[in-house]
Amino acid sequence: MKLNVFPTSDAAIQALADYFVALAAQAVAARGRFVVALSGGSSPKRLYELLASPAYHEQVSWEQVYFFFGDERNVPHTSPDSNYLMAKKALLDPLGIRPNQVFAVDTEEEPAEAAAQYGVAIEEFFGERKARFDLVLLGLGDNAHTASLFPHTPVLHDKTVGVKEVWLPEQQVYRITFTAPLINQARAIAFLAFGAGKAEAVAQVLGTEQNIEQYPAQLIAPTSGDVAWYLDEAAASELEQKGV
Ligand SMILES: O=C1O[C@H](COP(=O)(O)O)[C@@H](O)[C@H](O)[C@H]1O
Repeated sequence: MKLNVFPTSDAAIQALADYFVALAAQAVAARGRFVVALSGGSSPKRLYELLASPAYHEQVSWEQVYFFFGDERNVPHTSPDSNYLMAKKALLDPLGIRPNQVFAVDTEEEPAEAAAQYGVAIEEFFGERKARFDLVLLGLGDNAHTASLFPHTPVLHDKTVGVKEVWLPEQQVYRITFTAPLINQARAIAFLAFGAGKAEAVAQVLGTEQNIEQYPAQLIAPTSGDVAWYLDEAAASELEQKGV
């Protein structure tokens, strides 16, 4: 695990954008494409806007990048809560990414069916090859969830490499999420979290004994890939007292 702490959120985002560029170049050189799973939530929008800015236009072979979503809200693609809509506006449309490079969850379906279909779409995309994303981007909720692996939900114990629906009783909503085994097959996984509001969750995930029921982000431990955290000082501020 590589822990990267930056003085500001801008610096953390910039470093993660540069990591994206480096991984994309390696993947395209090795396999002719770069397959990434995007995250939703409050953190990634600024990363996507930066990647879509002119400074990055020439740095990535965008026509060789394929986009999936590590999790999705069970809402229409037109909803302000949709991870797809956020990525479309901040990243995909500004870069002119073609529709055949983007794999969105079909939220018109019932959640279980949407999850099953998305799992099949991933299997079909990788074909004979193992479903190994070149990069899975992740955020961290202040309750230590990541993707839509929420505390005390059955999906935390799901050993299948796939996609599942998750019922969140407190919010009375469904979400769709990659399972932890699918995330952990990735070649690289990067967490992005910034702001003091994330400090406690970061310290719980990285600095306390394993308790995946309470801190689901602790499930993220790639089998043979790399995991890197991109934090600002505020998000990292409680790590020292945990001895990290
Ligand atoms: O990985 C992810 O993390 C976030 C945490 O979101 P935040 O809004 O609390 O920063 C999660 O909800 C999101 O959907 C996911 O992709």
